[in-house]
Amino acid sequence: MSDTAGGEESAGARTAAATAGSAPKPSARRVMFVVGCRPGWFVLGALAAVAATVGALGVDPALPAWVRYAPLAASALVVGLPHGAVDHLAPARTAGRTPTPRWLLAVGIGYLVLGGAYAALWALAPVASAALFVGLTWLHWGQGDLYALDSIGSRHLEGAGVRLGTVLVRGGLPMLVPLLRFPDRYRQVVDAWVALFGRELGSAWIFTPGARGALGAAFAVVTVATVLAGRRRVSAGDAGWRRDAAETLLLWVYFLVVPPLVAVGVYFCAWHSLRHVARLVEVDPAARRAAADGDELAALARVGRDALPLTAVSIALLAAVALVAGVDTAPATLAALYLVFIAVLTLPHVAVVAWMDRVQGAGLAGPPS
Ligand SMILES: CC1=C(/C=C/C(C)=C/C=C/C(C)=C/C=C/C=C(C)/C=C/C=C(C)/C=C/C2=C(C)CCCC2(C)C)C(C)(C)CCC1
Ligand SMILES: [Fe+2]
Repeated sequence: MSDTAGGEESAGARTAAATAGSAPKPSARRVMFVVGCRPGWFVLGALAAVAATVGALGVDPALPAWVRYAPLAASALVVGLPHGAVDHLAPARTAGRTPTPRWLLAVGIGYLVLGGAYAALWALAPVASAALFVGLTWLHWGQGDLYALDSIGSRHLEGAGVRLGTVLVRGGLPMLVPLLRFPDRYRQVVDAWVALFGRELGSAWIFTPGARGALGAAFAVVTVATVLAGRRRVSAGDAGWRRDAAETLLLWVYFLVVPPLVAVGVYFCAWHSLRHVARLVEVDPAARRAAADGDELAALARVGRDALPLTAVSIALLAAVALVAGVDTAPATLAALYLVFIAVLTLPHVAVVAWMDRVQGAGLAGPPS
């Protein structure tokens, strides 16, 4: 069988579409808007508005546990876990190839080696592994947003400095801002990860008011500097820059007002994962054609079909780990186990996405000329 998918464009053609300097194809832009961005703006915007109103009224609703854990639980089935479950097909497609058994084996070995090494690190050094998880997520979610901004045609992100700043800011919003406002809840979540391995976080300096104040001030400065650096590269009123600035403001407010478990769980599904799904549509010829014909639902169904087998395998793996480890069934423990499991998948997932960036000349791998 030929290694090249019929009717596919060259990887180079998509490379051009993926970078900020060149105009992305209208269909790619539309998919990123319709599938990747609009649902996230709506859902996070609505949640932020509700949480801000409740806060302004001086009410502090004690959310029942099932509400707090619901978004995270839903992410195992809806978009969250599935967004990585196409990793076995995405590299070949990004290179303009049909995923053959050799491609699948290469990805499988990558998952085994990187995931296995990180799982071993969790057992040996859980506190360092937890810090690495937050750091990796910071990078990965930042790169995901940079890709999305590029693919909706932003022109203010040309230049290594503003690109690096964008990755730092967009990744730091979900990883750092919840710590500034909700240190105790942040700490409970991370504590639960390391408790799975019989360890404690101890008196981590990062949760002290002084450290949070300094980190918050530094992050606010980086945010403003990055937004202004982008502004200098385009004319006044540039739509792409205004959208970026508005998203940044929305995310700052969202992570300051919505309690962290709900905020991160909803963001994971409705923001990061949907943006990656839009990217997956673009690299799959059949899904791309459906989307170009205006049938986004068919395109999504195709990605869903591709994601189904390995989502099921991953859930079965997670259930097996829970049974073998004999963890208790308290929601906090189950959530911790799920997040540590995701952490182990995150390292190879980040490697796959970094590889896609390299092939497409996107992300930090290739500032547009
Ligand atoms: C391909 C393949 C597969 C599959 C895969 C998958 C399925 C993947 C996925 C992936 C994924 C799915 C990824 C994800 C990611 C995620 C993340 C990265 C997250 C993070 C998060 C965090 C980090 C958070 C945290 C927190 C909270 C939650 C609250 C509080 C605050 C804080 C911030 C702490 C398997 C293995 C079967 C086989 C081989 C091949
Ligand atoms: Fe991802």
